[in-house]
Amino acid sequence: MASEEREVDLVVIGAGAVGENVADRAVKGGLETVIVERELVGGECSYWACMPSKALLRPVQVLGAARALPGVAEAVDGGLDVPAVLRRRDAITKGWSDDGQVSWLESADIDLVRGSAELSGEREVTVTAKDGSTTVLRARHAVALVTGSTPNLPDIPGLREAKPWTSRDATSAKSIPKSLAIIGGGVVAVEMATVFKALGAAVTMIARRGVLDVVEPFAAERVAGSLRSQGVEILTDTTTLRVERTEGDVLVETDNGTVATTELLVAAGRSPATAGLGLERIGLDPGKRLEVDDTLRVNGFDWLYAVGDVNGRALLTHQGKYQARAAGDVIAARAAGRPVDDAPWGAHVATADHDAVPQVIFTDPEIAAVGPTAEQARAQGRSIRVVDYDLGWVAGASVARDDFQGAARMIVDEDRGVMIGATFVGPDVAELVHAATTAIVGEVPIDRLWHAVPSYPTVSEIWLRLLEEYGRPS
Ligand SMILES: Cc1cc2nc3c(=O)[nH]c(=O)nc-3n(C[C@H](O)[C@H](O)[C@H](O)COP(=O)(O)OP(=O)(O)OC[C@H]3O[C@@H](n4cnc5c(N)ncnc54)[C@H](O)[C@@H]3O)c2cc1C
Ligand SMILES: NC(=O)c1ccc[n+]([C@@H]2O[C@H](COP(=O)([O-])OP(=O)(O)OC[C@H]3O[C@@H](n4cnc5c(N)ncnc54)[C@H](O)[C@@H]3O)[C@@H](O)[C@H]2O)c1
Repeated sequence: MASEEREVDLVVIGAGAVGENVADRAVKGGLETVIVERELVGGECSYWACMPSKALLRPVQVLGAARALPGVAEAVDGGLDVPAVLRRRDAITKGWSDDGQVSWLESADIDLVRGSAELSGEREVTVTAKDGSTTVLRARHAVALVTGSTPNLPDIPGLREAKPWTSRDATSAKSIPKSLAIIGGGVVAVEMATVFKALGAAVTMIARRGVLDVVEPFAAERVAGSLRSQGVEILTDTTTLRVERTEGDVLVETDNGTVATTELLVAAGRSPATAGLGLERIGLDPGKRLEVDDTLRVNGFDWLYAVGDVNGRALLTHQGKYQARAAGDVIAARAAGRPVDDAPWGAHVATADHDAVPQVIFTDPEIAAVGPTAEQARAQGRSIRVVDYDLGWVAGASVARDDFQGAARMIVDEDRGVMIGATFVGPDVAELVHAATTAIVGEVPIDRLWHAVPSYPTVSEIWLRLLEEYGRPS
């Protein structure tokens, strides 16, 4: 079988959104870079995660908004056109073709090697292509592991044999099953429950604890309440005991009764994709998350980096791409002997991973949050003040839609006089969170925030109301 050997400055394993950005920044910094991909260039986010899931959710939100507005509601007759919704999702995933991304790699001077990569030694990567041929890549400077994460399959008797859906099957579904049960109460579970209920399936969520346990409870409760009001059955504090696929159905036996369902989606979190990478050859434990410093360099190595989902810091595309910008730049700087700016908030570190990670959960209502929740901030020993306000009382909200239901929370660090966290729940709140992220990262004092005037009548006037509620520091 053919075998090729090459020497380059940097080898990036994994061409998801994060790997692409590591490679791009490194090339711009002057490094000859090869990226290795075994599936589609663009990775999970483009074809099976963020993009298709949001393409499926958007029509649900738009229809909800139209129905909430007199004068428009009358113009909407009938429900969603399911085939049209699925076709638009197919267009957004480019029909699962990565031609466009491959062209972009070419335009960015990033060399692509297709195949499955593993570390075969220090600074050495062996790629095995589908036809069995191999390419050995030797890195003069660094190897970046950007392999993403894989869905967890809990150890439940019969589950594996029942061939459950993972998020990939849900986001790429070609038709809507009669019913869908979901194991999990996290982000994938609530987003997919929203989609499949709206597209016509009977949906049951089976959560071993609560729904969205890691966000502010007031926000999680509104999403759970909305799902219930749309007819989603939610079983909380429920353990799945056994699963069996019969001729017609999948039977899910829980300690709270048995659910018979057409398909079963497992949405029980994800683990870093570190297996099969040859990590044992360099003394690392495959299957564990890769511990990195704030420059994304793996602890104990001067040539190995781990960026994005694989390091487990924040399983979000935008945060992975932020890490990628720091990692690509610092790899290039170290290779060229240029100064490294690794002080907190420096150009070569991902400081925001610790304190300012924004996330939007695209349910109806949406949740948008950044920074710790009140409970998390208290657990960190911070002296905080929590400020709550009803989003529906803001003038812009009453214009946006009738009976606008929403809530906002700002968390202020009383010792430092700055905001450290914010959570919004309501229709279209996604766009509110970046203002909070900016204020947190900028450590803008509360008294200065009083001079940031939101336009009237926008929903952003929530900022004025939160500040009034807090009181003007004198
Ligand atoms: C259903 C769902 C919805 C989501 N929605 C959002 C959202 O709305 N917003 C958001 O910010 N995040 C969202 N996420 C999270 C987001 O998808 C991930 O954080 C993001 O994809 C991580 O990017 P990555 O580049 O680190 O990994 P990936 O996108 O997984 O890319 C890793 C790449 O490495 C390749 N690879 C792995 N091992 C090897 C190997 N040995 N050799 C060669 N190639 C290899 C893989 O084929 C893959 O292409 C969602 C996740 C899911 C599951
Ligand atoms: N809009 C977004 O930003 C978005 C959307 C989807 C996914 N994501 C990302 O993708 C990742 C994966 O999403 P997810 O929903 O799978 O994970 P998650 O961590 O949000 O939720 C996991 C759920 O599975 C449950 N669970 C865990 N182990 C279990 C077990 N053994 N048995 C039964 N239940 C179990 C947990 O209690 C929790 O309810 C998340 O980290 C999230 O950040 C982001």
